[in-house]
Amino acid sequence: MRPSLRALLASRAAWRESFSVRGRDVARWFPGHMAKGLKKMQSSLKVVDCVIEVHDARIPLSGRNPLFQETLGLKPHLLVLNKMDLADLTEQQKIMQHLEGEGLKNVIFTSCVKDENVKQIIPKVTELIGSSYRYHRAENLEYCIMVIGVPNVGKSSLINSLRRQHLRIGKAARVGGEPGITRAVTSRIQVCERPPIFLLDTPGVLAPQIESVETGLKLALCGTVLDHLVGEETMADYLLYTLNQHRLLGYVQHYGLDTACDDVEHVLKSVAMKLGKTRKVKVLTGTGDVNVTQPNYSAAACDFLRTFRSGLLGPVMLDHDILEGHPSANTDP
Ligand SMILES: Nc1nc2c(ncn2[C@@H]2O[C@H](COP(=O)(O)OP(=O)(O)OP(=O)(O)O)[C@@H](O)[C@H]2O)c(=O)[nH]1
Repeated sequence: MRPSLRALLASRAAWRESFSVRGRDVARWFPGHMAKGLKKMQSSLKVVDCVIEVHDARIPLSGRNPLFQETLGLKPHLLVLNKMDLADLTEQQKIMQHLEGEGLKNVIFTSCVKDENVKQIIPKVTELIGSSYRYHRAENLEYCIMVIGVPNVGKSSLINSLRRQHLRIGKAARVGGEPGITRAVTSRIQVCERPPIFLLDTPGVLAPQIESVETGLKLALCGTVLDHLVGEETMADYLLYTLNQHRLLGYVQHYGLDTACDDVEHVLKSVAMKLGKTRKVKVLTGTGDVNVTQPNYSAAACDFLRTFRSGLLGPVMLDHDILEGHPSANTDP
């Protein structure tokens, strides 16, 4: 019999109040090699009428690259919060108010896998361009839009989705589950005929410095950095902490665990055993070598992350702490 949520909650002693990372070598998680991409984007700006910044809807209030505003900030700007199919948007109104407070008035939530809300983008962009001065480009009836954002948020997917919606044709931009698929600013890709709109896809660019350890972990959970740079087990621990904090206990049923638990070693061990992700190791005892079955923690951590990212553990809002006005105390990177 599956344990009820009430039983799960009652069975818990205490959840962790905060999350700490051993070692904290956050600089290593986010190598500062992305300035070149930003320079290239800047040099293409003169032909650009509007910038669409794509970000992950699970972290609407953190992890955006502040350099975008500094270097590309003069153009009309639309923030597209993508992957809304994976995000808990119960507090969407509060999120919008928060963003408006930061000066971000033009925001659209989308899902490119479901083509949800993508149709709102072209009318919004046309309106923004119409109300701005197109320096040197007043006579040109074609619009050029640059799509920017941190890695793996769905920039290329958005371009493909726009083409499906407006031109009824398929892929033009390469999409992938890992960060760093788009390597350079692409040549113009048409997404609409009336008005003629062309997009420039760009490589994902992370901020050179991450504002806090927790922001780094949120970005990592959303797949914006390669997992091995942060460490799958560290990420699995942060995921477990977050799910428990928000009482998102779907992982217990998904993996058939006895109860919710905040101890990552215990959870990963159970996951590994349930999935048969084990390995045999030789242990030297007084009577000679003995083969012992040990859980493969790393494989279990990878499965936990994959399951979370595919949405099987339910929609999440990783920026709850900011929405509630108490971002993590763990703020020094
Ligand atoms: N669930 C979900 N997945 C999405 C959505 N949009 C994109 N993806 C997935 O996210 C991953 C990254 O998508 P891309 O379009 O390659 O992202 P990108 O921002 O262009 O990535 P870089 O080239 O690394 O900067 C792919 O596995 C996509 O299938 C969405 O709306 N929902």
